Amino acid sequence: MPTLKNPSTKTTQTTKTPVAVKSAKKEPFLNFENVSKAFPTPKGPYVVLEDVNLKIQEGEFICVIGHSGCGKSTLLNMVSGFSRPTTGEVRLRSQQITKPGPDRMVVFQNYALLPWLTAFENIYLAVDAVHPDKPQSEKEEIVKYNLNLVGLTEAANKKPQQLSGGMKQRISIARALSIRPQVLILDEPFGALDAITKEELQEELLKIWNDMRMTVLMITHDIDEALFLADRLVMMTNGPRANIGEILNIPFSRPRDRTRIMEDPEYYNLRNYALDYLFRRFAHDDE
Ligand SMILES: Nc1ncnc2c1ncn2[C@@H]1O[C@H](COP(=O)(O)OP(=O)(O)OP(=O)(O)O)[C@@H](O)[C@H]1O
Repeated sequence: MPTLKNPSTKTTQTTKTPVAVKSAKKEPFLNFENVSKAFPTPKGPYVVLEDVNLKIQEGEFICVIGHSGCGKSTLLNMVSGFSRPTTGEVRLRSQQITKPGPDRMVVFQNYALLPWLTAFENIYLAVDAVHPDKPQSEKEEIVKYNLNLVGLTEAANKKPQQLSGGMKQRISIARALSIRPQVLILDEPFGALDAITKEELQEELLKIWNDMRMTVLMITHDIDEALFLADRLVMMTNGPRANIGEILNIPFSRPRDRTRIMEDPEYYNLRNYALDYLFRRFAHDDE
């Protein structure tokens, strides 16, 4: 293991960044406050997350990394509203999140497209659900706009089984974006894709985020992906009773160029730091 130098950009959960100090009185855009989550089991409550605190500013791109089963999806499910904390609160714009809503859209690794509908219809369904009163022509325009955004205008009339994994994930992203969410939640969206498609989608996601600047929360197992995409990398401890171990600030300027950041010595400094965190300090028995 190489000698570790603490990156100057590294912050711990308890260390306030200058931004946090400046806006200390203002409620952050998205705020996890003392969040714990326990699931009932026959042997008693299984505490997955314990006392998680995290403040996210509007427009931030956050990646979450941690070993399998540590509670990353559980954490993000409390933002999407699929699940609620056992104790503590998750607040968006000062409002406690209690249920799903169109201000938060999720993209899953397995695409979650309806197989009997075309790409166009899959997106239309979501637009229609959120904007039932808009005229049909307007809803169709929204679908077309978002299909074009992910470069899949030509695939509008294809069903999911006629599409590659990368295309399916593009449709899934277009569907989420068509609702114009304030928070885009991505649960390991590129995990099932080959390396080249994955890099293409990362670039596209970054371009879309750069234009729209919605807040992004993304689970990944890929440190390079996180270093390319994120403003901050949230590194979880192992479960049960998982928490946020450390948060790395990713300092590379935007728009990001993959080749350029990979030539930056800081890239390897951060990469080694994150690898050391995961595979030495918080090594997992199963991996
Ligand atoms: N509804 C549930 N009931 C009981 N246990 C659950 C439930 N949902 C999740 N768990 C448990 O909580 C723990 C965390 O699960 P979670 O899916 O959040 O982990 P993860 O970090 O996202 O994992 P992975 O990286 O493998 O997707 C796991 O041990 C899982 O078995």
